[in-house]
Amino acid sequence: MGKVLVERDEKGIVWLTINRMEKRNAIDYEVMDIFKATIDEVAANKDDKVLVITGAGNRAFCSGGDLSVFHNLHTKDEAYAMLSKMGEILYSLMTLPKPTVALLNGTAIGGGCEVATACDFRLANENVKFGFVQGKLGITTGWGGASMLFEKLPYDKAMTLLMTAKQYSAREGYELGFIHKLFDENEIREQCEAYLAPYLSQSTGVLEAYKNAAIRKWKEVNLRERMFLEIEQCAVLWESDEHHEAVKAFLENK
Ligand SMILES: CC[C@@H](C(=O)O)C(=O)SCCNC(=O)CCNC(=O)[C@H](O)C(C)(C)COP(=O)(O)OP(=O)(O)OC[C@H]1O[C@@H](n2cnc3c(N)ncnc32)[C@H](O)[C@@H]1OP(=O)(O)O
Repeated sequence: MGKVLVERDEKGIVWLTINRMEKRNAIDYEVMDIFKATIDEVAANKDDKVLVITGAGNRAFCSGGDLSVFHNLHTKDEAYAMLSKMGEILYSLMTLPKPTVALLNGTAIGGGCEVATACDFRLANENVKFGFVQGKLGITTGWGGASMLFEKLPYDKAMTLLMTAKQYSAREGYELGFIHKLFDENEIREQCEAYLAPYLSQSTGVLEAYKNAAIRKWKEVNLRERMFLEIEQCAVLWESDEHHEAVKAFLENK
């Protein structure tokens, strides 16, 4: 089995499942490459109507960047190369002209929350937690997540999620407007399909036209440029001792 599973169903849903349960579905370079290829395919394929991103198992949606790989990146420039690679992919995900869903089967942490933010809808198992915990690692959102979040949530709510670096319950996420629907933990894939049924009843042309209306606004407010400035700031913090010591502590505590 690969690190990412991509399946298409007859209704037009493309399911992208990060399949690295042993690392809580962390994202490494290979996962990034499959994200990119899948987003490009969904954009081009007329039969694909909705992209759903989820994680294997029920422990984690995605634990962010693979710290066991990325702790080898020391300098600002080394960090920027990795961060901007995923930033470009998340910009393509945010501006994919079709509806996108983050199906939070389990915990979403760090970059996992940035992936979720890039999607149009965040649907969650009611028992999961999520958190933009980057501050606890001495860094900020390194994949452009804050700039995307400011487009999706009111300013004060986005600031709370980012600046507290805390983990929140799915219910709190629902009340903040980050999560759009809570599912009971059994058969969340089926519950997701039922949620998507009214969207899938529309033609691809209609879905694309509405999404393009949102994309035009994001281009107008220079979302891409803002994401890359944010990524540069994270790369500066990445170089700090605070960040390297926090990652070392996480990896050694295991
Ligand atoms: C790099 C980009 C940056 C960004 O732009 O945002 C980031 O994403 S920084 C990364 C932020 N992520 C984290 O800090 C997550 C760290 N992980 C956790 O806090 C927890 O693992 C969890 C996600 C809350 C799950 O907890 P739990 O279910 O109790 O599992 P364990 O902690 O025991 O982990 C099991 C296993 O998985 C490994 N693991 C978990 N997360 C990562 C990760 N992000 N990268 C690499 N490996 C990860 C963990 O080390 C354990 O391994 P073993 O000890 O070998 O079993």
